[in-house]
Amino acid sequence: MSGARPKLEWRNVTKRFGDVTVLDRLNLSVETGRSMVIIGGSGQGKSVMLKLALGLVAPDGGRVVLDGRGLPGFGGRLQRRLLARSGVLFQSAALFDSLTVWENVAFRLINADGVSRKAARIRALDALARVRLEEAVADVFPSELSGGMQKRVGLARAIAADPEVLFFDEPTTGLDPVTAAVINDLIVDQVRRLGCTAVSITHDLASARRIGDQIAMLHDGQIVWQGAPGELDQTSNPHVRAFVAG
Ligand SMILES: Nc1ncnc2c1ncn2[C@@H]1O[C@H](COP(=O)(O)OP(=O)(O)OP(=O)(O)O)[C@@H](O)[C@H]1O
Repeated sequence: MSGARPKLEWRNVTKRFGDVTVLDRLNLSVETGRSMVIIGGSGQGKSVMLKLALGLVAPDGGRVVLDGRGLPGFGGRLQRRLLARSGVLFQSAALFDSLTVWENVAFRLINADGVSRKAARIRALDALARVRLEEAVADVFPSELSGGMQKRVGLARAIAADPEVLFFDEPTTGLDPVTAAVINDLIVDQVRRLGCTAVSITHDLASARRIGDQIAMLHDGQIVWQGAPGELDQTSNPHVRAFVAG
C-alpha cells in the first residue's frame, strides 16, 4: 500500500571515515510501500547509506529512523528485529557455496526463525517459483548456476520471509542487459506483490528507471535531487544531467 507515512528515514545523518566526511547531514525519507532508488557516482557513499540503514555501521551524527523509531546501532536485540523485518539482495548474491539452492533460500527461516526444515523447504520452493526458477534448481549448488540465476536465488532468499523492507545493492551489476531486465522486472513484481518498501542503490540508470517510484541523487554527502523517474530527463540539476549524460 502506498501512503505518505515514512517507513525509513535518514535524518541529518553524518558519516565520517577518518578525516573524510562521506555523508554530511544527509536527509532522505522513503514512504511506506514505495520504491526508492539512490543513484550517484562511484565512492559517493551509496553503500554507506545502505549499511547505515541495515545497522551495519553507526552514524557519527543524526540517525536512521524506521517506523518513526531510531535504529539502535550494532548487535542489539532491536537491530536483530530490524534485520528480521528486512530482506537484502547483495551485489554478489552472496550465496553459501556449501549449501544447496533451497538451503540458501531457507537459511534465515531455519536458522533465525526456527522454521522446521520441511516447512522451510516448502517456503523456499514457493520463493523460487516466484522468481521463476524451477523446482529442479532447488537441489543443486549455487556454483552450478549462471550469474543471472544466482541473482534470482538471492532475490528468492530476500523475499522468502515476507519482509517489510527490501534492500537491493547494485542488483544488475555484472549482468548482461537482457538478464538485467529480467531481474529488474522480478524486483518490481515482488515489491508489488509483497507491498513492501524498497530501497535500492545502483549505478545503472536503466535499472533505476525501471524499479524506482522515486529516485534520489547522492552527491558530495547530500541528496542533491529527488524526483520520479520521468523527471530525470527534465531536470536542470547539473549533477543529474551529468549522470544521465553518462
Ligand atoms: N569501512 C570503511 N573505512 C574507510 N572508508 C570507507 C569505509 N567504507 C566506505 N568508505 C569510504 O566511503 C566512501 C563511500 O563509499 P561507498 O562504498 O559507500 O561508495 P558508493 O557510492 O557505494 O560507491 P560504488 O558505487 O563505487 O560502490 C568511499 O570513499 C569509501 O572509500
